[in-house]
This record gives sequence, structure tokens and C-alpha cells, in this order.
Amino acid sequence: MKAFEVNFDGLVGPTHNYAGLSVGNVASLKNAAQASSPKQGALQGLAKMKALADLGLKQAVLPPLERPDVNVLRQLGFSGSDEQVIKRAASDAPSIYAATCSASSMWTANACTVSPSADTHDKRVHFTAANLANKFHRSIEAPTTAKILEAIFSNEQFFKHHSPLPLGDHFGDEGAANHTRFCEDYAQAGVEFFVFGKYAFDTTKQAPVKFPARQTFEASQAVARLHELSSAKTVFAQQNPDVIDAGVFHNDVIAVGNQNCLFYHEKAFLNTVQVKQDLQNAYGNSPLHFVMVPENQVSVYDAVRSYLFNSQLVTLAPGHMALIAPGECQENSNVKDYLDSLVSQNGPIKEVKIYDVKQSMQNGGGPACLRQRVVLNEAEIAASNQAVYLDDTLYQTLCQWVNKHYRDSLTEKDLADPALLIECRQALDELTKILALGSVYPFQR
Ligand SMILES: N=C(N)NCCC[C@H](NC(=O)CCC(=O)O)C(=O)O
Repeated sequence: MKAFEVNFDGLVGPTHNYAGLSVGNVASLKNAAQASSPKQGALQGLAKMKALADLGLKQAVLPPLERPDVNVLRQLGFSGSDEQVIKRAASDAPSIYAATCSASSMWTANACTVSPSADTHDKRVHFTAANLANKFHRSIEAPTTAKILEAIFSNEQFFKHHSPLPLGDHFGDEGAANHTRFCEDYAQAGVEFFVFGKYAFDTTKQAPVKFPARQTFEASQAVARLHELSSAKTVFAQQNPDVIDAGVFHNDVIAVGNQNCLFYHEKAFLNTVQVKQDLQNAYGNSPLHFVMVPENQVSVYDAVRSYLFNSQLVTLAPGHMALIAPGECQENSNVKDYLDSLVSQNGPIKEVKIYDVKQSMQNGGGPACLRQRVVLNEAEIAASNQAVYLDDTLYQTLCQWVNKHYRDSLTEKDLADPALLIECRQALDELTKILALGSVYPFQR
């Protein structure tokens, strides 16, 4: 049976804003307090989804979460009506309030880790929603993200959902941003590659010193264990702490892999020789293509500002891959020169396509952050919620929905506007009908 890699992109939510919440994420801190455009953000994301669907790739949509998150504010002692809760939180604790308004669930690479049925012992697709423990504004995503995934992949014959790992620094899990899969063909068993930033239970090991390691070795091992993966086909690697301290807060900011190709920066990993050996041993006889970008052509500094490695790496035809890169890669001359040379190398990456996702990029999220890759065979696709798959009709419907409900501009003070809460709930209530999700949001129950 054929299988496909389906990109589940996150819809940018109606509260998309720049709140400077992510220490370690250079763009997030640099653009804090800048006015955002939720409408432009959502339309840019939809345009990228449509472009990839038009390239013949399978594309689907994950909805935003309910923001402001009134329930979390109530857990923190803010009381009264919903309107009073957000008014009091906004005035008494503006930083906490901003964190409960973040549209950060748009970056669905962090929504979960997915192991395709070809890799798992019970031959079902396994999902573990990521606890995103390291950042408060992200750590509140998992409960509703899990409900949305369960609503889309509800058939227990084909799909298995695991609870997020226990919250806390020891089991920090950032999902597929630190997970890559290599395979000959999407229908066949592949190698699952987990990259982590530190060992939480062994402080004698190397770790970043300036910025946090958001993914731990122990969290990655726990997900592999939950997904019942073959240890012979599972590889763990530590990210180079120096690049984390230079702003590479997820592995997908310094490396991206697809099928038999790993596109990575020279300094991405702590023990690169060992990593390549482990990957090739697990992969078997046919050679993996290691496309390494040297520091002297593209520095880590340039990689972090252009998000070259946060490009999507997609297969358009056998042996013909395309890099789906953000517009910022054209603006950086070192990166632009490298990309021009890349396609003339004799590797699997034959072309580069540039898309504008600036609203997301200004918060440290590029094309690859905005999507969760789910490999599904034809039966699994048929068993999943059909209303989330993007065709021309759904694309038009979602663009109309965004134009109807989203604000053109948003600043931090707008977040305290009680009308915004109503606007968001009306939008999301309508969205659950468009995507046939049922009442997945707390405000709907
Ligand atoms: N690389 C991947 N897969 N995802 C990118 C996530 C960016 C996100 N930014 C933010 O959460 C910024 C929110 C703010 O500051 O308003 C983060 O740091 O978790």
C-alpha cells in the first residue's frame, strides 16, 4: 500500500503577537513588542500550504488553540467572569497574561512526535503530544493539542495517542522539531533520529551554558519507548551545545532530513562522525546522502538569522528533492550564494523554492516549524478526519474565514481588549465546524 508524508501545518491564530517570550530564540527577543498582523500571518501560512498542495504534496491543517487561555488564568487565581479574569490578569500580571495569549501553537513541528505504522511494533501510527515544558507559554498547549490530534486521528485501529511526558525540566519534549525520519520509501520502515540538547539525569555531561536545552535525552528515549520503536532503527544524538548557545533552540534550526538525505550544518552535532556512522548503520546498505554546509560558507550566525535549515525538504519525484526556504534566505548573501551552488551539486536536492512566512519568522518560526510531518498510508488517510485536508475549496474557505475574523494589526495593549476574546471564540467556534472537529476547545464545553 502506498504511503505519503502529509504536512499538517498550523493555522496562525487570531492572537498572533510578538511578546518576547522565548529566551534562546533570537528572533523572539529581537522583535518583542513589535506590532503583528494576525491576518497576514495566517494568509502567509495558508499561501505556503496551498503552494505545496499545488506541487502535488499532501497538505492538511491543524487549528489554533483557544487564546487568551482563560482556564490557565483561573488556575493562577484570577477570578470573576471571563472578561474580569482577562482584565485583572492584563493589569496585575501583564507578562503572565501575554504568555496566555501566545499563538505559539502555529508551530506544529512542536505539537507532537509521530512514528509511522511501518516503524512501530503494533503497526499503528503513534502520537505523543509534546509537553513543551521549557517555556510556560508553550507548556500550556499540550492538553488541547492532544484533543485536536485525537479528534483528527480517532480510529484506534490505526492510531495510538500517548499522554504528554510529565512536565518539568527533566523530560522537556519539543516534539518533531528534534526528530527526523530516514527511509527509502515512506511506506517502508525507517530510521528515527532523535536529537537532544542535554542529559537531565547526568550533569557530568556537556550542556549549553547560555541558553536552555529544551529537549532532554531522557525525553527522547521515553518517546521512542512509548512508540515501541526498534532500537536497531533508532538513533539518538546530542546537539552541539555551542549552537544552542548561538540561538539554535531546536534541531530543525540547524538540520533537516528527508528520506535518504540529511541536510545539516557542520557544527550541528556534538559528535558528527559518530552520528553519521550510527545513522548509516541503522539505515543499512544503501547510502545516506549527508549534505553538510560548512561554517566557512554559511556561519551558524547566518544560519540562525536566515533559517536556512528550517526549510522543508520535500520529495517532488523519485530522486528529486526541493528545499522550501523562507524569503530571508534570499536576503543573506552568504546563504543565497550557497543555495545557488547547492542545486548544481550532484546531490538529491535539485531545486530551491522561496516562500514568504515573515510574520512567523519574526517570532523564530520558519517553514519547517509551521508543519508537522505525518507519514500515512492510504488506509490511514481514509481513516482520519477528511475535513482537514487542504484542497482548493478548503483553501478558499479558510482565507475567507481569516479575512472575516482576523485583525490586520495587534499590539500588546490590544491583547487586553475584552472584544478580542469574543472575536477569537467566534472564529474558533466556526473553525471547528469547517474542520468537523467537534467541541475540542474548553470554551465549547
Ligand atoms: N523551530 C521550531 N520547530 N519551532 C519554532 C518555535 C518558535 C517559538 N517562538 C515563540 O514561542 C515566540 C513567542 C513570542 O515571543 O511571542 C518558540 O520559541 O517555541
